[in-house]
Amino acid sequence: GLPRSGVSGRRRSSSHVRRHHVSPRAKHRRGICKDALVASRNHPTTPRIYSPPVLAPAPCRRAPPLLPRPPLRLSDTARPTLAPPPNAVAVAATMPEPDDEGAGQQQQPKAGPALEGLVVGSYCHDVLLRGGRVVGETLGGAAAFVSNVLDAASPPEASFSVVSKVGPDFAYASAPAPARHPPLLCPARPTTSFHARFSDAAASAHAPDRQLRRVHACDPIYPEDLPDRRFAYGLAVGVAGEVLPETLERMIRLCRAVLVDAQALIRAFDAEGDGSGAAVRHVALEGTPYAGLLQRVAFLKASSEEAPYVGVETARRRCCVIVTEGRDGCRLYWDGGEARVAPFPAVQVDPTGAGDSYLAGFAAGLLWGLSATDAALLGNFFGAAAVSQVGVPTFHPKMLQVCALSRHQCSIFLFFRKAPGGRSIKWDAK
Ligand SMILES: Nc1ncnc2c1ncn2[C@@H]1O[C@H](COP(=O)(O)OP(=O)(O)O)[C@@H](O)[C@H]1O
Ligand SMILES: O=P([O-])([O-])O[C@@H]1[C@@H](O)[C@H](O)[C@@H](O)[C@H](O)[C@@H]1O
Repeated sequence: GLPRSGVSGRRRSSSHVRRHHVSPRAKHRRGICKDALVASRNHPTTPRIYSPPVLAPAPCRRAPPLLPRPPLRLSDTARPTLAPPPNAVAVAATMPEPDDEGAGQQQQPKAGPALEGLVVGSYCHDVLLRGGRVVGETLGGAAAFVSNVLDAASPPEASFSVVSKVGPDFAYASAPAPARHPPLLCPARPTTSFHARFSDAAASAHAPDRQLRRVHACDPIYPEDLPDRRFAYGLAVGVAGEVLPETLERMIRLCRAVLVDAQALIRAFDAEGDGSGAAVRHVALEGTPYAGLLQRVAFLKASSEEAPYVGVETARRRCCVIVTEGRDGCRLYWDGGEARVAPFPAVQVDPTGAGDSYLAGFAAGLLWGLSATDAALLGNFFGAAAVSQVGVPTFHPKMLQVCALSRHQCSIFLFFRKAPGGRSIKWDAK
């Protein structure tokens, strides 16, 4: 179970291997930070000044990509290993189960564009309260945060479709994410909405710093709401129980690799009669109908608050589990190993959407061909960006240049983190 370098299913060029070869054992000893620093030292051209401000710069001749493109082939038929070591995991590494609903009898969905993704989860209205007072009203829902990051950070050829539901009261139809990825309208239901109550006490890295209540719930997303074509990857990012077990199963059938946010699976809602909505609590994943689908999922992400309900030790035998740890970064657990990925420093003004943005950053990293641990670093980067702003964050162009560079030098992120004086990536923190 030692992490292997690179991306499965694709051979690197010999020059690439020569330049960056580090034995798996040495790599394990040194950890990914040192490893990437070594890689960045091997690139004397590692840029320190980021211009021009574009997301995907033309490939630089002197600094060839550190990592190959992801080997996404929709025509693959081989059955993959279920939980490969994260360093060897690519989006392509996991395939859905063979269709046991009578394969061959049913018409198979058509393939979509090679890198197309499917994001499933509803946009919602978020009301932020502190000390009983409303301090913010924003667009929310994991789909909004996820779309925002994927739009900014995934490779240009990696389009994605969002399946989201809202009611006629939806207030953010012209916000960037819903405008680009319009939701389905449910005429008879309100938009899902949450009240997030924050305490004035400073939260620890792991203690929940908000109490959520679901005030309204739109319709669930049914399997037949999903487009009938194949996707390279899927993100199951429900917030209010809208991703039904049968919908997740349909996603698994349609998508070559599915990444799931545990909050889509383990939330339960206890309605109270006073009209203040339903308190959000968690149930053990093992007792839900989703548990049986886990071994057909590529990555399951949970916050440290959710992790005990996921049962990391059981889940890691079925898929790669990512536990996000707030300002402490994240950990990846797979069958036979684990890795910690350090955070980026941030001035937290609103924790909402950190986990969602993390997951999208992670997915974007995989799409660029990064190893899972490097993709996790990109996840940390977007998680940190999310907490630095209220609501769905706007990315400063300078920040996106850093993302762009990851295409060629994923080590850039570590370079920043380890830079003398604790220099960090700067963006519009308020
Ligand atoms: N205060 C913070 N400083 C830096 N990074 C943070 C901070 N809070 C969250 N993050 C980043 O966002 C990720 C997700 O945050 P977390 O709070 O664990 O998830 P959730 O929003 O689901 O509770 C973390 O793994 C980390 O990378
Ligand atoms: O903060 P986070 O855990 O990543 O995700 C959040 C959800 O937990 C919450 O239900 C929703 O209202 C927010 O808009 C956001 O999607």
